[in-house]
Amino acid sequence: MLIAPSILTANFARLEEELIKIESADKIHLDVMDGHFVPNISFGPHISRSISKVSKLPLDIHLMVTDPLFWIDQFVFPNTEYLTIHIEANHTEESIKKIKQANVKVGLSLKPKTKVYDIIPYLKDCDLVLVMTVEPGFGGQSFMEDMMDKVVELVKIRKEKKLDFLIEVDGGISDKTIDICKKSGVDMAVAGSYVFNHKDPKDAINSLK
Ligand SMILES: O=C(CO)[C@@H](O)[C@H](O)COP(=O)(O)O
Ligand SMILES: [Co+2]
Repeated sequence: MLIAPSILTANFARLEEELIKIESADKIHLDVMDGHFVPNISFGPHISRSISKVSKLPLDIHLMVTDPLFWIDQFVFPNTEYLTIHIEANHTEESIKKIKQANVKVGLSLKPKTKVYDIIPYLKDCDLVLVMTVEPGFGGQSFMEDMMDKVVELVKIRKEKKLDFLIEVDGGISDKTIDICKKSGVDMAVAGSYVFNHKDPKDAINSLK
């Protein structure tokens, strides 16, 4: 299981120290919120760029923004691996094109109420599908186990259509919820509060892996 800690629960006044604590992870998950697509504002390109300069890990950037087309270029750093947009946001097709033009891997996310059916036309262009296991907007919420049906469905579609996107889950991931994710076929899990509220974030990452 690949683990991507979300820094949303980190201490932003001591960000570099927090980043050192998660050096053993596979990616860093950056939750970008515009206060419109979700009812919260997190951070934008400036802080993301600073993070990209001090961390050696690849960046998994989750854009919870209404207009990804406007923002995509501003999150292309040398270590941006994935730029994930939401199917519920504007201009999905053009945004996917723009991410590809920037030579970044394409991620597509769906909120809990959105069906896998809605993203099928875009799956051939995806390197990653992010299944939200909480309503996007805040860290520290409870895991929605019924989202595992979507993971199982995606594993089936990926096989049938001979595609190779990764399946990622995000929200409420902990030592209590990681097993069902693995059994359902998840490749990569985002964990925010479980990692940063743990007395030793490195142990938390290890236990998830
Ligand atoms: O995208 C989001 C929330 O919108 C997530 O990445 C959360 O920030 C994960 O936090 P935890 O649920 O693990 O605390
Ligand atoms: Co996220």
